[in-house]
Amino acid sequence: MFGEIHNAEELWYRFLDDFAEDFVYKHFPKEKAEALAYNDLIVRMNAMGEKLEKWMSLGYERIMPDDVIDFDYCTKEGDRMRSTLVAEQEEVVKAVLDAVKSGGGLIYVDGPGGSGKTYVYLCLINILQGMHLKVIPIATVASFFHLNIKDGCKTSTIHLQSAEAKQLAELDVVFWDEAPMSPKSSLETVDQLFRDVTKIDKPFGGKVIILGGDFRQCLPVVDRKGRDEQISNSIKMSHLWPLFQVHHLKTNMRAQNADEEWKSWRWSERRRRTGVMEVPEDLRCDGDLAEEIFGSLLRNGSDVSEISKVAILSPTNQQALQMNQKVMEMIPGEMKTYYSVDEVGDNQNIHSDAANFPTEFLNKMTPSGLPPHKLDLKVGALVMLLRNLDVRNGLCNGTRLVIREMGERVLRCAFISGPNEGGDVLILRIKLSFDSGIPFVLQRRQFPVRPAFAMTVNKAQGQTFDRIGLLLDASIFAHGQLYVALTRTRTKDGIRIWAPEKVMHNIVYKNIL
Ligand SMILES: Nc1ncnc2c1ncn2[C@@H]1O[C@H](COP(=O)(O)OP(=O)(O)OP(=O)(O)O)[C@@H](O)[C@H]1O
Repeated sequence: MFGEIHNAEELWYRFLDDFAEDFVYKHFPKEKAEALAYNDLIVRMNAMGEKLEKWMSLGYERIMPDDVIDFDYCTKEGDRMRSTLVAEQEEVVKAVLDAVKSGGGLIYVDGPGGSGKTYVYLCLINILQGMHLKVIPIATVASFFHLNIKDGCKTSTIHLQSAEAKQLAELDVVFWDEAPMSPKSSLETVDQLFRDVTKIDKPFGGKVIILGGDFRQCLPVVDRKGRDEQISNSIKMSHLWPLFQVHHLKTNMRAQNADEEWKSWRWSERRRRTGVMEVPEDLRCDGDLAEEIFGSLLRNGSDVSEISKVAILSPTNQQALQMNQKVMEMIPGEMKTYYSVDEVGDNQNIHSDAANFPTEFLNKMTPSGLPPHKLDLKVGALVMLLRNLDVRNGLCNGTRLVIREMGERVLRCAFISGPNEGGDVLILRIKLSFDSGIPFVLQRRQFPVRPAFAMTVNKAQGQTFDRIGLLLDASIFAHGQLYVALTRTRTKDGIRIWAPEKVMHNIVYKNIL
């Protein structure tokens, strides 16, 4: 990745045993292990915006490692979990099993954070896998279905003759969580894709599709677009929406032990209206929010697992960037600065003046989704990945890591949570592109990370923290943001709000709920 390769094939054969080692270790026969390693390399290079075929094209079989499934375990675990479900969760399980029996069905599981959606999916995945069905929980929809982000997810780049198309055709059940955050075009493209790969002209090619999520939370981001565009872009406005059978989970399973007063404050009807409300006195922070949230943790040299349980949230990206810089300066140790190389990308539609934009202008651009030109890092800092680098191995857009070592050309980081917790991973500089709302393509070569002490409310959706600081010096500007922010912790004690006006704005688009 660092420069030109003169003889890729020679390199491949010289290190073939090392490339294939992981797969041999997982008991794949040598020949299969080599094919798997080759395909793995294709996936990794794709994630970094490079094509292996540019350097070599060897005739390996196009296969991916299928996880080995213990069907008996799945059946037992599915039965065990099912016996613990509350009635409304059991309704979902029954509906899905009915859909499987009748050869297809579309189900939407509506539930606020903590209502047990993930628990039901897990129970169902076990039951369905125990029945030898092919089930897939999708982590990132755009990446899984190869949706074209540039055209607003209106097309997929999966070729109908490809191995991916064959895998899709063989699936039985798809779980798609946080669906309200996807634009309706992605739902419609996936519907067409399934019809094409199965050659069955039924919704989603007759698959069982389970969407889940909470329309009280943030909607898909539509750059520089207002309320009407956001609403019309929602999956609820798709022609497919009426085909979904909707199930509601209403019991808050997460806050079982939280104080009743807080539960009712968070979940009350009042929060479902647009308006201004006073920040409760006991939640107010009148001093320095960064100090209050991170001060003692950083000074006491707390473990990264403790630091990762707190965060500062803000409505805008600019505020999050400033707050991150502030917290980074509070960490003891030497700061290292990495500067990106920015240029206007190759694009035939390029605006004629764009090619003349001075580099300093490009360097100053800080769009969300791109790392900054000047990236300040320290050992021990938390960072968030900004691209899907290796989804199978947990390196997804939004994954949080801690910096262990900073080299000139590589960062050694470690996972801070999940199945790979503590495991090392090397992050290289890659070329990232951005062209939304500007008349040219900005190409930035930089490590695809940004500090993760502070993040936008939209980015925090789906995560739970012990403690958050909410920065409200610019008001909330979109549907669901206040709701998402106030539901990231289990208890009221975990929330501090910095709002100079001592009020918070709530925005709710009624026709989405
Ligand atoms: N029937 C159940 N029995 C025991 N524990 C449960 C049950 N349902 C949910 N839980 C627990 O409640 C907590 C919240 O559930 P879960 O994570 O599934 O909610 P969720 O709706 O997916 O939330 P989010 O959208 O915030 O991720 C979890 O700790 C989960 O293990």
